[in-house]
Amino acid sequence: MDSKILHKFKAENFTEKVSSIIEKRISDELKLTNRKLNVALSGGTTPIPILEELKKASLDWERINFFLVDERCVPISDGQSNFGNIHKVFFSHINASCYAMVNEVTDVKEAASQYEQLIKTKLILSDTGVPKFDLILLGMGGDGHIASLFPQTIGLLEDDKLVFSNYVPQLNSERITFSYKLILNANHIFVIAKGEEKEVIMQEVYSKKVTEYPISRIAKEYPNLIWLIA
Ligand SMILES: O=C1O[C@H](COP(=O)(O)O)[C@@H](O)[C@H](O)[C@H]1O
Repeated sequence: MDSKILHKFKAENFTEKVSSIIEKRISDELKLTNRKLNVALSGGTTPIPILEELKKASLDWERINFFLVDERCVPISDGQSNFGNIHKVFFSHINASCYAMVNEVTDVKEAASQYEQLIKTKLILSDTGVPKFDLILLGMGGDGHIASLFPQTIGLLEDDKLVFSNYVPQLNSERITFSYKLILNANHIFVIAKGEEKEVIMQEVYSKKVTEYPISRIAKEYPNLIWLIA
């Protein structure tokens, strides 16, 4: 338990290296099955250049469903929309299926519940009844948050729902997010983090100096979590 696999890169080749690791993983997974793969992406700034690089890969994109692990409650056209930002640099350039968390639905709880239903219809369920993503690419904030599971938010305690709305007082806003239950059931999880501040968080998590970061629970309950850092 609490073991990790660490790939540390120089900042200048982080984008290419991480993109090629993701490409290889997706390519290997596609060879192992005839069904469509289900991949969930984080938002924020870190994945953007990586996805811009990944779009050049010659993968069988038609066999991939892409989901988002979290979303801000704004229209897709808003500069804050995780889906909108990824769509511009990645989804609009490839032939994959991609699913937004927030579209015409304005009720945040309803949008979360519809996304949970969508995931249940698209993914294979484990024996526990929880859908299994083939790959989740997790970002991490400078406060150790993952998806929209922020420190000291009520969502950290959500043990039932798979996708839900989480009020984040420090941002004074509602976010839609995957739960721990859904994230932890994934077949593969990569944490992608750039910057000294995030590397320090990773070290604190594994040295148990600080156990209260939202990422800590993933590190604790997901053995051999793969970290791609610079
Ligand atoms: O708000 C968010 O932040 C985290 C980290 O973003 P980054 O800009 O530091 O890469 C991200 O993983 C999450 O999906 C996003 O909504």
